[in-house]
Amino acid sequence: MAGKVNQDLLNERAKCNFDVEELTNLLDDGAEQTKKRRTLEQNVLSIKGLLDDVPEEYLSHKEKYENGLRKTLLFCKALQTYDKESANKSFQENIRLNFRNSLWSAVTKDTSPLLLHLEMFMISILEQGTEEQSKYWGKKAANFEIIGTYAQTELGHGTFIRGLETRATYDVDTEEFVLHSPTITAYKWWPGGMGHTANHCVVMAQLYIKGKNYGLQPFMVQIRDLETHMPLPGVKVGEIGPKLGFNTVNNGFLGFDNVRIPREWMLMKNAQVLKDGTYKASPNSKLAYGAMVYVRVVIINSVFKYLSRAVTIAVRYSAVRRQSQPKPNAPEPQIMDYVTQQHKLLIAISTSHAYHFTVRWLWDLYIKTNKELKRGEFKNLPELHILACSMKVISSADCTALIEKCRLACGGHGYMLSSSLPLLYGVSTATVTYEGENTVLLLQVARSLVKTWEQISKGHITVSPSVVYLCNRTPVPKWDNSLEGILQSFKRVAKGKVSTSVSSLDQYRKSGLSPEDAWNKASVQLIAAAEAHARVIVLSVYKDELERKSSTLSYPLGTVLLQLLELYYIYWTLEKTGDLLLHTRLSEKDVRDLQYRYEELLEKIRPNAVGLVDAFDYRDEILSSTLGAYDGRAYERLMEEALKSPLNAEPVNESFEKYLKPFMRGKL
Ligand SMILES: CCC/C=C/C(=O)SCCNC(=O)CCNC(=O)[C@H](O)C(C)(C)COP(=O)([O-])OP(=O)([O-])OC[C@H]1O[C@@H](n2cnc3c(N)ncnc32)[C@H](O)[C@@H]1OP(=O)([O-])[O-]
Ligand SMILES: Cc1cc2nc3c(=O)[nH]c(=O)nc-3n(C[C@H](O)[C@H](O)[C@H](O)COP(=O)(O)OP(=O)(O)OC[C@H]3O[C@@H](n4cnc5c(N)ncnc54)[C@H](O)[C@@H]3O)c2cc1C
Repeated sequence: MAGKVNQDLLNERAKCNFDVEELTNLLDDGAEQTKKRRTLEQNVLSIKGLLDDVPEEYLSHKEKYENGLRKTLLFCKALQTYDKESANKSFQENIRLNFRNSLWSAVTKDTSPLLLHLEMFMISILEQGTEEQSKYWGKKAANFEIIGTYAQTELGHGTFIRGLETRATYDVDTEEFVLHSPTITAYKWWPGGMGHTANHCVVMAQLYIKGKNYGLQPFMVQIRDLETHMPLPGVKVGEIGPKLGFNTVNNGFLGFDNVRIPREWMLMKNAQVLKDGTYKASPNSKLAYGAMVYVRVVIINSVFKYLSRAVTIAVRYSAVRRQSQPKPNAPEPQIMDYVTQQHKLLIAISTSHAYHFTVRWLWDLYIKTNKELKRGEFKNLPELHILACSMKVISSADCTALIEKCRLACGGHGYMLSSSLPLLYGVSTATVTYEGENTVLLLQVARSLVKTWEQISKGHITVSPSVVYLCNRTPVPKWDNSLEGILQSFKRVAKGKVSTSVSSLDQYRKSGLSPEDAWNKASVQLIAAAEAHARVIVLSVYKDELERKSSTLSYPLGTVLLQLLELYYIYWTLEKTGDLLLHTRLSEKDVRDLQYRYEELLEKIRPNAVGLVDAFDYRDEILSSTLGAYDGRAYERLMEEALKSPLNAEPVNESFEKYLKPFMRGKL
């Protein structure tokens, strides 16, 4: 839709006082990467048939899947042609070259049926298979000779994975495993692409040898014939039906009736079963959970990108939208000029930046720890697990809440599917649940914090770097409004919450409750302590990483990025005033000063709002939004999309003669 750019947006862009391209380059990890990304986007998006003519929303459930798969495959082919560099790199190297991440959204707006093949199936083969298995299956999967998924969750259990029921029983005589689902609750439920796409999957099942259970292990299982795609004998497979989002992902169910696989199909990098049925334990039982740790890190990367798309849409729309007349005879202001609107949206920009820096930091730690694991060193695995859990929780919760805020900030038009905001909410809110439900993961974090606290109380002071602050015994200092002062105060809050939840636990235990009941009773406090710890990590990583980069930035860009950082700090201080009043020496006057400073920051950042979201550099095809396009022609696009409704193809719908007219005449 070529047309003039909206004048308000032109004015906003003229007001911006930093170099948008410089910020884009920073967010892309360098100018060279920006160039490559843009070239790839240009090449891929000009392929015919890749973008929908009829909006996906008007398709039936079945058509959505078929269309999603068709476009996914076209896209995969396009990547093989235009993105050879990333294709040749391992998955682990690709998070920094994550060009494809947002490009996917232009193609399959609501996520792809190959998502699980490309993520968890591949990573399980690479990380859980022996060298030989990784080479053999990895090559087939990378070339799409087989299509896979990751089947862990069952109808009866998602969180409690030790309670999964699918069995893999070793038959010494035939040297095979027998996969079986003993009950309906043992059916696998949820795996992406399982319904009608995958012909293989990595199945997490309870290993039994000679009647003894050896816990969960990963098995490669073929579920469909490679020629006919019919389910293999004993395999019951299908799709689970429509959901809030993910409607093109083809999530499925899977049951086994004594399906046999060769012994070599157990992924045996860690635990092994020898021909005679001897079990060789993994050096660390939690290595089998490796794929989950990987995806928890990857989620942070996806979810902040969803948020940056949502806030791009909402800020551009807020620059274009005019509403009300606070000053008599004056023109209606742009809604972006309302400070309440700035309060809703500017924090979404700084939150995107916070997780941009956090995921890069965590990714480096993931790579480092993985190298150690390969050398047989496990000491940093618990720290990585806890950091991945806490960052997955806080990023998914914050970004999802802010996406909804962005949607609401667009008023009625934000409710339109054509704005893309409901869809972004749908894909984002799923991250709160999958790969470890957030409350459950917070309880994992709390478990670790409580253990650390108990160790510190017993005099052990060598603790992981992220929890060193729990050892601080210095008296609470006077409140300090600097960023460092605020960070130290958040550490006091987290420490205070860990301390009070541990005292409650002790008290409940002393009152006669079992350790489990005491834990359950104190769990609201425990998850609050875990969340406070997670907040400390984000605050400190965002600040450290930005300060580390600041010497390389131009003065105008450095200034606006530091303003966003400060906004983030003060926003959370004001959100958590109650906690800070309890655990630090924050006074009423400090709160008032911070409130003024917050309002001052909103005012300072406001002229750069459009520049800041332009710097995310989303092409219109990726945003796919009537409200957020670069040219700001929101009203024209809303009307054009409305006219695409099949109901508008004829002036009178047949339901008039069939139902409405007889009803009006009392004849229905
Ligand atoms: C695109 C969409 C794709 C979606 C895909 C999916 O959703 S796929 C499906 C995704 N599904 C899910 O994500 C399911 C979510 N559920 C889970 O991950 C687990 O069942 C659990 C972690 C909640 C509990 O597990 P449990 O009952 O076995 O454990 P426990 O509480 O008894 O703790 C025992 C010890 O192990 C430690 N430890 C635990 N995990 C890890 C790890 N990964 N690494 C290292 N360590 C780990 C823990 O800290 C503790 O250490 P401690 O204190 O003894 O030193
Ligand atoms: C869109 C989507 C895609 C998915 N894709 C896959 C996939 O590809 N492969 C796969 O294997 N799985 C997949 N899953 C499944 C997902 O991993 C699980 O849904 C998730 O781990 C949560 O488990 P659950 O559904 O059993 O929830 P439950 O554990 O039943 O949670 C329900 C409630 O109980 C609470 N609860 C549970 N246990 C505890 C506890 N110990 N203490 C306190 N509260 C507790 C939770 O906090 C929550 O409020 C997907 C899920 C979704 C939504």
